Amino acid sequence: MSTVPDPQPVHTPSAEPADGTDRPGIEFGVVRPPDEQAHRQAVARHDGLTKPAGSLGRLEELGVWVAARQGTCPPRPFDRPRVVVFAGDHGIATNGVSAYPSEVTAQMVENILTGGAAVNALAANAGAGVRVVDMAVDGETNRTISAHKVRKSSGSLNVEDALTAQQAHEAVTAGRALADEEVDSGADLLIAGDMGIGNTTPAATLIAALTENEPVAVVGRGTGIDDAAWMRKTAAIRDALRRARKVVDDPLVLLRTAGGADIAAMAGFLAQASVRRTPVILDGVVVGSAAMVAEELAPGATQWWMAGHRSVEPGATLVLEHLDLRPVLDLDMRLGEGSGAVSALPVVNAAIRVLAEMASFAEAGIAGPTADEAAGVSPTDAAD
Ligand SMILES: Cc1cc2ncn([C@H]3O[C@H](COP(=O)(O)O)[C@@H](O)[C@H]3O)c2cc1C
Ligand SMILES: O=C(O)c1cccnc1
Repeated sequence: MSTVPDPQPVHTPSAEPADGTDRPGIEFGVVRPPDEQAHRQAVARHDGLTKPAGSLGRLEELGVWVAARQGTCPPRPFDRPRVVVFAGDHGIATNGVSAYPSEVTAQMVENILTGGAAVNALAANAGAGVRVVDMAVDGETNRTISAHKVRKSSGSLNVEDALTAQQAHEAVTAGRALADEEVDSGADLLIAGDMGIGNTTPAATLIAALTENEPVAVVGRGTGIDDAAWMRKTAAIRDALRRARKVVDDPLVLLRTAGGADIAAMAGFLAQASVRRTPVILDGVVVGSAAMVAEELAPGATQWWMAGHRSVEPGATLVLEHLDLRPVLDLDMRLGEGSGAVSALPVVNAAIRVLAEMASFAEAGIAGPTADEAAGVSPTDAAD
């Protein structure tokens, strides 16, 4: 799938920059739909396998979903699934909206690099590789992960824009380049993860803006904040939302106003994965907020995404409804890092194996459904 040439870019969300500069908008290629023929073949193949029709429930749907995205039936096991964790600090964290201090971001980046984070354990379980990129960590990080760094900490979005226009452009472009790099290196499944103290506040603001909800409908407990922090967080979302609502029609300006370099890069990454016809498993509320903006940047991008899980964050459910996605898992998780998405990967792998490895009724010499069943006649109808 990585060899398919990209079509010419046609979508220009910010043809007229709202900041009065002559900076160009960001252009993404056309998102083409998954393969209809592979989809039909996978549905038909399921019907011939040695099980009552439909008896593997959503596992059947997941196998069909993969076949249509790979453009082949039966689907292949993923060769190189990759998690890219986008790290960045947020100025709003100094307003007491998180249960943890900003220093934890850089410390957790180090933990991911040395393999000690939840995402490392879960990715190892799923056979996925993990990469972390520093988009806006408040401090210095290893040069190998800071090549795309846009700034140290994004602005405090309750009182100022999270990014300048130039930085928003750079961050989205970096995310797009990272998706290209991964796909060109053979990645056949992509997962975005987040690491950044305070990042559930911009995520909630973006979701409220794009779903036209009030702060109380999107605010969550994040890392586990108490009631006083919840009130500060809700007020911060309210203040940021006043400005965000005015720019909701321009995804790039929205990211600059109320996102951050990490979330902007994730949006570019998710949009480009779809342009490159590479399936994605979405994570929780932070990745979900970026996904909503990515759908605005590259309309139709959602066709290439499945929802790995339902995060307990209220905003995550609003994202699922808005994008019309049904999560694979519902495990009361609320971590981020891509943890919910990569937890779903073994289930998706199981769905691939079912469709690829099960015998058909003919191969196993097992009697298929009765003629009435095969014709779709229910037992009640048949008795009449
Ligand atoms: C040790 C630790 C590991 C994490 N891994 C992901 N997050 C997650 O929690 C943070 C967002 O929640 P809030 O908006 O309340 O700060 C982000 O760092 C996110 O990646 C973590 C948070 C902590 C403390
Ligand atoms: O759902 C998420 O992505 C999430 C939830 C809590 C903290 N950080 C991320």
